Amino acid sequence: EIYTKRPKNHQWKLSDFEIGTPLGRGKFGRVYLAREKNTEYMVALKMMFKSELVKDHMEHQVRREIEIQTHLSHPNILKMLTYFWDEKKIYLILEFAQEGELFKVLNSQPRKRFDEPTAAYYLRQVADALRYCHSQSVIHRDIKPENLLLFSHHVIKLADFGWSVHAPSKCRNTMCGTIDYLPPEMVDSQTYNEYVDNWCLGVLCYEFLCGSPPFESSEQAETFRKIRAVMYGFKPHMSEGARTLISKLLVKVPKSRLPLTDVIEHPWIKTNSEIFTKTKLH
Ligand SMILES: CC(C)NC(=O)[C@H]1CCC[C@H]1Nc1nc(Nc2ccc(C(=O)N(C)C3CCN(C)CC3)cc2)ncc1C(F)(F)F
Repeated sequence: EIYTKRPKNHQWKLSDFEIGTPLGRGKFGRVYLAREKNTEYMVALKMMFKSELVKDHMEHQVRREIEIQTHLSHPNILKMLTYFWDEKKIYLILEFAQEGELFKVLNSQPRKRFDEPTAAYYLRQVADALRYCHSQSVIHRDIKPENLLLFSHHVIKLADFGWSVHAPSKCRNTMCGTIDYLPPEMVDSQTYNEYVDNWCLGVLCYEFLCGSPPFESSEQAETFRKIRAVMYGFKPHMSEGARTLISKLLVKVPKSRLPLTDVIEHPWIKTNSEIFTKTKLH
């Protein structure tokens, strides 16, 4: 999109873009709405201070995020259009998600949760993105509403590959953000494989339907205890289909978790995605 009207080997620079309103702050950078001057294409411009990255030893993570996101191409994965740097900063040009951050959309729902057709329609897209990641030997490792962006026509895209690794991998003891999504094998910091993402999908489905994750507790130690014991309860409003799907993903033995292809084909997903398409996507 932004490459039309530019020579093939065009060296992108900040002055190729008009910078607009701030969209918010990411983990280690500020994000602005921006417009590419020749095509008037709207993009998200993420800028990071090199000094901050070096101070927080994050440069390898940003390098991996760039490496992975420039090589993955899927309708439900946020695209990095280009990147460049100057003496002080690194700039990432990313797709602009018109509807914003999914965790904010979830929180703005009247009952802080999605109905089952919406949850199924969103979950299927995340499962499809993960299936593609795994086919490229990439484990995301950090699936949660904060890392999902909502585009027009209810398109969901997976973002923030700063924590993703190539399968299989040794667990890093540094954790950032919520612990609610950690699978048992990562709580016990054993080696793990791509099945960690299947577990996170179960946690995500639960949070979409209930507004909070299944193992949430006031104490971190209590959360870890519940995760290790796979101890959680369903809420009364959850349908049988939703409960079955979640119970097949929140399984302690990684290889016994429902494969992503079976998630996508699951009756609860198919039925509710179709209801969503018919009722909300006309
Ligand atoms: C996945 C990753 C972990 N998350 C992020 O990077 C975050 C960090 C900051 C923003 C977001 N990054 C992105 N955000 C968008 N779109 C967007 C965001 C926020 C709003 C919004 O609600 N307002 C402007 C509201 C409008 C109403 N006012 C009152 C408050 C701000 C609307 C659209 N597109 C692409 C990106 C990306 F990812 F490419 F950079």
